[in-house]
Amino acid sequence: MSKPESANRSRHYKRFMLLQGYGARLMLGLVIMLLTVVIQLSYPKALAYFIDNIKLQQDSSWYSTFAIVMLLLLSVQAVATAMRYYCFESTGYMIVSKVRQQVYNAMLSQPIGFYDKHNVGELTNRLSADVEILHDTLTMGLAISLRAALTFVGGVVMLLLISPALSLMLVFFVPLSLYLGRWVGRRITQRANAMQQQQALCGKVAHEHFSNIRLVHAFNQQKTARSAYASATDSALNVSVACAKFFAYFHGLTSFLTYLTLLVTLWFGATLISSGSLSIGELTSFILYAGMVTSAASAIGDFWTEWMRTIGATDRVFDIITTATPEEPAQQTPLVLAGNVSFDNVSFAYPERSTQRALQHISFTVNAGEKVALVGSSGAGKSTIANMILGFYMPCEGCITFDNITMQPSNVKCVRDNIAIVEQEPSLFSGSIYDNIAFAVAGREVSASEIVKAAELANADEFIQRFPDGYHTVVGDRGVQLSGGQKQRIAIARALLRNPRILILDEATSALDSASEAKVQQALSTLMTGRTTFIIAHRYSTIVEADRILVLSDGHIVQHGSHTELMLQQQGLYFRLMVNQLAQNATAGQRIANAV
Ligand SMILES: Nc1ncnc2c1ncn2[C@@H]1O[C@H](COP(=O)(O)OP(=O)(O)OP(=O)(O)O)[C@@H](O)[C@H]1O
Repeated sequence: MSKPESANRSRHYKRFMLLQGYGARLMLGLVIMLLTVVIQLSYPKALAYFIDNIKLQQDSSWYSTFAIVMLLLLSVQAVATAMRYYCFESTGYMIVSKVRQQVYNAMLSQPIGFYDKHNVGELTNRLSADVEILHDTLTMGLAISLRAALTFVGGVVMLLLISPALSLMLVFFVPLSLYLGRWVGRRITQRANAMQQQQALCGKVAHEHFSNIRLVHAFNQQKTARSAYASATDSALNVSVACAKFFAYFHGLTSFLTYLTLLVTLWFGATLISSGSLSIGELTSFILYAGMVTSAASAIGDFWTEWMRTIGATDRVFDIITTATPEEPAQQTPLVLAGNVSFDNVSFAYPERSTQRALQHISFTVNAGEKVALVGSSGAGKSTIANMILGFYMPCEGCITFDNITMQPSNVKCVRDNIAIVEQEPSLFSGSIYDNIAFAVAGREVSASEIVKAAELANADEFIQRFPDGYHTVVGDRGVQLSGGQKQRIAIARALLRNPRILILDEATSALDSASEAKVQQALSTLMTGRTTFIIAHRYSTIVEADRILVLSDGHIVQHGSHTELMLQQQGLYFRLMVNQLAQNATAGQRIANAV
């Protein structure tokens, strides 16, 4: 078997494997389906029998008996159809739900680098639209085509029994329909792929604008947003219309073939009736069976095209599932760290910019409980060091150790259990304040008193209590209903509840009013007490209070020491940065004084 052929087989196989675990339901559906096919196949035969006996039967009660038997059959078929539909349709929904969970879990377990590469809007689109398509084909589509296959086989047998000569007529048309279905199916896969890609692009554009909606309004960029989305939807439309055109030709051709088959059958059947080798009832039933067989053949063809469309559309979904690299093995023993952190000759380049190193030969050791400020100009590598401590990325060279334990993909989760982060722009979920604080310890039961205590220590309790709904106040999308200072104090409360050994603070650059800033600073001091703290520091006051300062430039540590030590090195970067900052502060102070 050639490589592409075996890869193709595995693509089919992977989709079929999704049916695993639903055997009983599907079996029941199949048995019921068999019953409906048998009933369906019996109609034309019964009709032929009825037509050919109309004149022979003088007793009118025979007609009534016939009608009652047919009515019974119809009722059984109706019930069986409903049951069959339920079995397959509900299984389809179950599979979609299972796959959605698998994809979601796979996305969650992807390394952070995955999100540098993929847009969130595109990913959520995959999660909804791409997965949904499985529902249409994997169960219902499969069931319909199985039914079609059974009807096809049963119909052909009946045709041969009625008239082998007339059946020969069909031999030419049916394989043609089947071949056509397969031929189109192959071509449709590529078009379906392109269609899904364009749709994902629309999701990406919409997500980007909605997640930055304030910026869009503030810069009056609604028109730009509208035209970006219109251009994305137009491209998607063009691809979809091209695909629809292809489908249209295909459907037109198959419909022509179906009616041509019936026409030829009718013509040849009439000649057989004239020669006395076929009855009118038999020709009627033959035409009905021929109709069944040809529409079953085209249903199989339809399914094949749909199936290929599904394969194309779900390739990316399966890529995500199969490329998910679990960050940790199933069994993990908790790691209780003292808080010593050491970088040993660490070099790192982001996967998306592999030729440019963001960190180069970084070495330092921080003892448990030490407070270290990371200082440097923009792009120097401060956040990258924080990312590495959190294990978002692994070093390209060198190693990072925690209490002499080297961080590896296998223990990264255990290490993280000892770390908390307070971001520059704290990330909050749209739920309540309570839920946002409790998020820190989502794996364990947390009491209300623990939440309140954390909020009190973070200077957040007093403003939370003033809200009508207190701790159950909903904060809005990403905390939009809170002020910057309030968001920060909630983030601090969250970190306090986690009670980490190692703390990463990305100091807010936006100026809070002095009352808020004092409260946030007080909360931060409480949080830092006794913990190893890395501060991506921007404020002079924070920097001077650090036990140690690491000065970064262009991915290197160019200086390190206490504030006093570094200020003595007047040729150094630190001195220049401090002088600049103090000069800025003085200018700002002067402006305020002048204004007063
Ligand atoms: N996800 C990423 N993918 C590729 N390159 C990145 C990524 N994040 C940061 N970089 C690059 O890595 C370098 C260091 O960035 P980093 O964010 O660590 O700087 P920083 O010192 O924290 O800057 P700032 O003070 O402006 O936040 C920069 O050149 C930046 O462009």
